[in-house]
Amino acid sequence: MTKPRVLISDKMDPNAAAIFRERGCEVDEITGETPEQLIARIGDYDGLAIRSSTKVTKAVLDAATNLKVIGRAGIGVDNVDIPAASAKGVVVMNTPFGNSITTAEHAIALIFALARQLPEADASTQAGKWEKNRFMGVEVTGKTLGLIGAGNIGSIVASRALGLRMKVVAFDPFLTPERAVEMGIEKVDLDALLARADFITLHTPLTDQTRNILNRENLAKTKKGVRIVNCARGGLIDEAALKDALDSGHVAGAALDVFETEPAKASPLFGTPNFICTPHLGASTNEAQVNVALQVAEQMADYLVNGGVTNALNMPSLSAEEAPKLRPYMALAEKLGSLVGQLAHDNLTKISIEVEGAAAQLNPKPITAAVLAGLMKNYSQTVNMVNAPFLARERGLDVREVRHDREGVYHTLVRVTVGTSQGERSVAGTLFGNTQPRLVEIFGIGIEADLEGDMLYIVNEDAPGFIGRIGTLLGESGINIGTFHLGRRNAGGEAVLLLSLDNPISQGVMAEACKLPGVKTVKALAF
Ligand SMILES: NC(=O)C1=CN([C@@H]2O[C@H](COP(=O)(O)OP(=O)(O)OC[C@H]3O[C@@H](n4cnc5c(N)ncnc54)[C@H](O)[C@@H]3O)[C@@H](O)[C@H]2O)C=CC1
Ligand SMILES: O=C(O)C(=O)COP(=O)(O)O
Repeated sequence: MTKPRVLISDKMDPNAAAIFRERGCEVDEITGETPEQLIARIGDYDGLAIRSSTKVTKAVLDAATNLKVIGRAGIGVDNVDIPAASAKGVVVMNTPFGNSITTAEHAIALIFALARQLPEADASTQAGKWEKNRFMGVEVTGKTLGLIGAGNIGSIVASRALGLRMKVVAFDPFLTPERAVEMGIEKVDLDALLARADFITLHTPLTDQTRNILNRENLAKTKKGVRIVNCARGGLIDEAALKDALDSGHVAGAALDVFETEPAKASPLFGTPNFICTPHLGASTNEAQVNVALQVAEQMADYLVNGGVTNALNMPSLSAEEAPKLRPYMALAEKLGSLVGQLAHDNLTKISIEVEGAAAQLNPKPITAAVLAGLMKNYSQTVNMVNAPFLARERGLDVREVRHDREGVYHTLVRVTVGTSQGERSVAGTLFGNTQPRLVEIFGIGIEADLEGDMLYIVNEDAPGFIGRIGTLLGESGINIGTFHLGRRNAGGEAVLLLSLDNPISQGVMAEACKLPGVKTVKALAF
């Protein structure tokens, strides 16, 4: 088996490359390339490990003919075109906690740097000025810290600020009142935060809702003398409006670790009194970089080598405990999706995935994704579990998941029903011995079969002599039958024949089969 190839395209702790190699991957570390160079190179790789400098655009993804996974050694993935990655079936994963403490500490460091004007006092002193009377600071004790965003990093900042005897108020629409109480902070709306905070620190991702959350209008609502820290993402603050607010003295100080355009080699803010900045250093400590490098390499290698999925942003995660239980179900689900897609392919408008018995105890998302991947393999050669839900949505397919806790005839059952122009069509399967996928029903007719390799599906009128005739036809055509499965709605009614074949069936033999008396449908299937 050829080894998966991984490109590390941003500066990363050496532990990452070591782990990749240990886990059986080949690694190249090539940083600082232009987008064109990356586009020219990316086709050679199965995995791409990045931080914030590499921009994984649609153009990069279009050229990434072998790429299976992008791993972000860090948190923010706004430098990755996730919809384009999903459409291509590329898993995008990050390391959501490895650098949170470090980034929170940077925010606290910047709060102190602002409170005591540390950078300016340092520069003045080293210039031999000894300006003891120029640098009058403020205490943070007793002051109100306004958190915009109280997720992982925001809550660590809150805990540190409480330790510094600050009062913490937070604006975060997803923060529950109970969680706020647990954290010892007060949940407020944005206007209240702006009016009350002596220090404001931002800890949200950059989204359409958070872009320019501190715009000119909101900056005007802040308390005079406020100090503002942004260690989250450039674009959360309107930089021109911030410059004006610093110049007017309304904002007493601002510290930015992140900029709208990075690298920020020029900015109207540079040189403004009471303005401090760092070059996106929030995550830059030895500890955090070791954490994220180890984690991203473990996660990516796990996916490339074993198919394990952790911290994926565009695919349901499969934990180490869940994976062994879910894998056989995913195999079953993919086969059922594929079967229903091959048998009922016109005008699919909706699909429902029902799980019953033991299957109902499991995470339904990977099962659904596997059904959709199996279904859509009939339309696309690049579909997989990552892009299948995305492609289904794009096609306007209405997807429903239904869970029945009851146990039926089988201890576990997955049923896939599609809505077509001819009505609903349903297939169902179970696991034998909890591992072996087995079809148990096609369109309301009980039939037991493995779905494997080349198969022939025939619907005919249940009448004596048919089995002999089809056997003769296949035999005379040099096609050996591997397994033979029969089912019927009722005696003399509609019957289903499902055969596994040792070699694919030709169009000519299919046409002959269609001519046999009583035959309604003949389809060649492949799994
Ligand atoms: N400067 C640096 O080097 C680093 C920056 N970061 C950035 O810090 C940010 C926060 O990271 P985490 O705390 O790990 O993320 P998180 O996802 O744990 O927390 C984000 C919080 O923002 C809240 N939020 C979302 N939309 C909001 C809105 N419209 N208004 C108010 N709150 C909103 C969410 O509810 C969530 O609680 C991310 O953008 C990340 O990329 C992270 C690490 C290092
Ligand atoms: O993890 C994040 O979101 C960060 O912003 C850290 O960025 P970096 O890995 O230092 O380029």
